[in-house]
Amino acid sequence: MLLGVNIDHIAVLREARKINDPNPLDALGICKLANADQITIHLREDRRHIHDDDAKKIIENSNLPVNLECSINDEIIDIVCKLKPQRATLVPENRAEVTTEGGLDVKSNFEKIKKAIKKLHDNEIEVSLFIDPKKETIKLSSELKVEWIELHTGTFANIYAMLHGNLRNTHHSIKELELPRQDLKVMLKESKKQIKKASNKADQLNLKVAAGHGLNYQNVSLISSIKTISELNIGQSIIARSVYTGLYQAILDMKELIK
Ligand SMILES: CC(=O)[C@@H](O)[C@H](O)COP(=O)(O)O
Ligand SMILES: NCC(=O)COP(=O)(O)O
Repeated sequence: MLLGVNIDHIAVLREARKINDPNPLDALGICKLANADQITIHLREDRRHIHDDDAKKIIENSNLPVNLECSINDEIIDIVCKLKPQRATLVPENRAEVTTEGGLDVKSNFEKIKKAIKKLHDNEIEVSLFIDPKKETIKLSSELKVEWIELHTGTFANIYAMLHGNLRNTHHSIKELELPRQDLKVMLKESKKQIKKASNKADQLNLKVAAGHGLNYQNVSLISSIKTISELNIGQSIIARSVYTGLYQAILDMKELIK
């Protein structure tokens, strides 16, 4: 199983102070030494963490392939075409969200996504679509002739955290998931089943399958055991753990769990 380490969250810490420390660029060598397979970053429209010059320096200096997540906004796609990462992952963006809340609405944005894919392919950038695990969206992704899809695992992760973690006892408890444990157990099983089904469908259609969002040291094995998923992109939990163990060890620990 390949691991893309999302280093945005280092920039989140830097932006909290509006200074130049910690610098996500410093993570590149450590990710490589710890056998990460890819660097993932997300150039958000509001530049709330990674900025354009971070993305430029990371792409210029990374020995590992860079997967640049971005919205389908024309201006952002033009920037990505100039930056030339190995892969661009198209994601939905909503300015008001705390983090990405779901997959791309491929059906409603079909023509706009098609145009973005053409521009990226013309610049020799592989394309991935960050989508919900739904059959119809997988089919549309295949029609768009992208190389990859990345299945959004955020819903699965939220259910897992409400069932097995202490999230419901904190001020970040997810109100709509404040349900009896038995219901959450059923929902978790269903969510994993949906991800597996979507991944198998995509594999049949010759799409390479990645997954990510909210994956952590507790929930990851349920997803990494799905045979047709070949890559996981993980950020928040790895950077959170690195506060205590260091980034090198945090990546090694994750690699060990998903091997
Ligand atoms: C699309 C995605 O899942 C990642 O970009 C992840 O969300 C990064 O965290 P932020 O939502 O804080 O950008
Ligand atoms: N595309 C998912 C990603 O890059 C990492 O998401 P998260 O682990 O930070 O939730």
